[in-house]
Amino acid sequence: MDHEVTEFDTGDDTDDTLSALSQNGEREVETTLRPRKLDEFVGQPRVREQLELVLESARRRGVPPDHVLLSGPPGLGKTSMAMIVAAELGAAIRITSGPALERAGDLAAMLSNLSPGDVLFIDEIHRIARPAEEMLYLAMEDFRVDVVVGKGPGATSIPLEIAPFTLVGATTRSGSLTGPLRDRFGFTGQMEFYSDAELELVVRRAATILDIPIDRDGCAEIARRSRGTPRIANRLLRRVRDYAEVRGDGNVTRDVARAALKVYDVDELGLDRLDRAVLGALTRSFGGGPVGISTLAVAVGEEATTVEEVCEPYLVRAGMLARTPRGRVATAAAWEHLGLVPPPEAGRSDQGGPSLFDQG
Ligand SMILES: Nc1ncnc2c1ncn2[C@@H]1O[C@H](COP(=O)(O)OP(=O)(O)OP(=O)(O)O)[C@@H](O)[C@H]1O
Ligand SMILES: [Mg+2]
Repeated sequence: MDHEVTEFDTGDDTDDTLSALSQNGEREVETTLRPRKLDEFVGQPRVREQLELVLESARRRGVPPDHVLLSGPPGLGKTSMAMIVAAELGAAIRITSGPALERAGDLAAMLSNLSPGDVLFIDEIHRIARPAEEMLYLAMEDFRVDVVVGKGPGATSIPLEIAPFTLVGATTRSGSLTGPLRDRFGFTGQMEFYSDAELELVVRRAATILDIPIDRDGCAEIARRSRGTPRIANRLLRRVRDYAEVRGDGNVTRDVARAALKVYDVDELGLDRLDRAVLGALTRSFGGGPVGISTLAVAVGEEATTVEEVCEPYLVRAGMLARTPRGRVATAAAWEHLGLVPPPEAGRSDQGGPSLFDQG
């Protein structure tokens, strides 16, 4: 961990992030599997090309590039991409997160300690507290912070120059960023779900790094069931490896992958238990919807934000769930996938909502 970061004690989350990386085994594997350079990064051709231009042009002009916002569902490579930005620039990276920046002073300490050209990475930037956010405006625009000295009527604000830096923000909800903050990023990379072919490359790469014998069909089977998400692909690969080692000869084939994923409750389409619980509640308890997100979350015993940020994006992309102004609706594909017969009005958003009150 960087001593500058420790010195100013930027809150527990920074420490959590960094110590979790070194202490927790699974997280450590994740670090091992992180692509380090832009050309090692599989997929996201659009973001990669755009970012390449932003970085190369800044490099040629000898200035730090514009601030970069990376947005998209969990596990698509935002953190990896942030590290790559720093690596490509040959810059040091300071890591913190929105929730860790509760007091503006935490941020001021971090900012005033940056060296020219550093990359400051703020994960979950949509969760930054208001005073810190306002401090960030000035820092991003003018490389300046106003430090308030003293309290009450005698308090004075001293402007402090900070080193020119590049802010990289990551968020799973770009929609909940305030306008002023969003406007101060010169480039926004919208990370998309990966194709099956791209995920095959992700699995192949991870299998090589982790030394897991796997054939083409095994790769394809894992890729197909990874919900378009590299983190899930890597995780499923490790679980299939466990199964292959304990119940088989260690080799991962299509049949081994299928049998293993059955044990781990990952279905044909890659939906996991929570995804199916959401679809199950939506269809069985709420007649297909529309139903509000918080009601749906209570029905499956999860936080609304988890359902919204982790489950929904993929269910929407898979064409099983639709977001309507009146709430979430199960599509015909959802009923079919669960082996249920959709009522004639399934998927219609003009349906009445008495089922909203069925659950407490
Ligand atoms: N393009 C990629 N190629 C290969 N592996 C990838 C790629 N993107 C992500 N991964 C793998 O997926 C894991 C998760 O990626 P990362 O932590 O960057 O996602 P994230 O978008 O920051 O997720 P979160 O929103 O949960 O913070 C990485 O450790 C890495 O192993
Ligand atoms: Mg991340």
